[in-house]
Amino acid sequence: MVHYKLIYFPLRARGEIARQIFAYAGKDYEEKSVTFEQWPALKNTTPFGQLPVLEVDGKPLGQSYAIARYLAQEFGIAGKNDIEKAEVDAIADQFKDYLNEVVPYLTVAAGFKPGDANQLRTDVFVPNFKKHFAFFESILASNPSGFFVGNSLTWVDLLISQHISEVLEKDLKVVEEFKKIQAHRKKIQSIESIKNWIARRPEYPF
Ligand SMILES: N[C@@H](CCC(=O)N[C@@H](CS)C(=O)NCC(=O)O)C(=O)O
Repeated sequence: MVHYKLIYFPLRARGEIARQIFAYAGKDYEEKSVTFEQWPALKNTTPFGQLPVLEVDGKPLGQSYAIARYLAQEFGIAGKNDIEKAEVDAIADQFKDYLNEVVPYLTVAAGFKPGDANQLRTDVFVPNFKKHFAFFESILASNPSGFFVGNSLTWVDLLISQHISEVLEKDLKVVEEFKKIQAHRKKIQSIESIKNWIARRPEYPF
């Protein structure tokens, strides 16, 4: 049996997608939590000087989306054929573009950098959220299954529903107009394995 070790900080953030894929697939893995104090000594031992890293039988893989795509492929939630896989990747890439645009707000809002979170919310977060989630809303509107791609769950359903639940905790209003996005979050996070994971996962700040 393959041994998976997920190495990350005591955060959900970029580690959570791999954890939810394991939870959905019902697969065991080892979690190695690295504290911020331990991190400097480990940084140069990782493939790209960052976490998360997934070790697969001891072989390290960096980049959270590469990890997610690999695990999704292994566990059958990457898309059912090549075009579905490409659609899943396109949504993931679009989501990454969105995150890159809102990261100045997210880092200040999380207290990692000084700045005016309210101003950044107005200038950066809200316009970018609305721009990108309008795309995601219309993708959901065009798929009667309620999933982003095809007629069953893929890893981008986990990725985006988790992000929406993070946003909802702090910023109900921005999600209000996106009814399909809200229904999608509910649908995905009501799946038994995901619901159970959310109930039992460690309490992390974000
Ligand atoms: N594109 C990378 C970004 C990884 C990343 O930014 N990791 C952060 C934590 S979320 C990190 O390792 N920070 C510590 C550092 O850069 O020294 C991914 O998605 O895995």
